[in-house]
Amino acid sequence: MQPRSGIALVAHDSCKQDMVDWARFNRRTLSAHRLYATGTTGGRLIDEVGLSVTRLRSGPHGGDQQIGSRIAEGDVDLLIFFWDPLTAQPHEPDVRALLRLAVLSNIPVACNRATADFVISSPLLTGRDPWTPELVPA
Ligand SMILES: O=C(CO)COP(=O)(O)O
Repeated sequence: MQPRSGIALVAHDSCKQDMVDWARFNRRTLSAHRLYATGTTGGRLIDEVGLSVTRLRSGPHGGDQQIGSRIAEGDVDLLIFFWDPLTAQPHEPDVRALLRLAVLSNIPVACNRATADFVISSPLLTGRDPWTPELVPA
């Protein structure tokens, strides 16, 4: 993964506040990368977090497929997808296709905050050398 990796951010409606909170907490790291998002998720990340995001169509209107296409083109190196396990989605085939393509392409996929926390703190994304201890003020 390169310093300016492509990161796709997608959240279903019940998970959007979680995504906004998580992105706000990780704003500095995220802002060092190329960000892509589906329409409504992207709108909230722009308006509420102040991130610069390439905003694609809303998920049910082809946004998931557009993210999949970016993965296939090699533009997206990491997918953060907070999908809702309790609600049926009208565009379920698109959701499955996106997750399938991400796995097929062997990119990291985080489907909940715990996994997203692991991934975002990777030295591959933060650019920090894992072997150099942090400087702790005395
Ligand atoms: O539906 C989605 C993912 O499947 C997300 O789309 P929105 O960000 O437009 O709500």
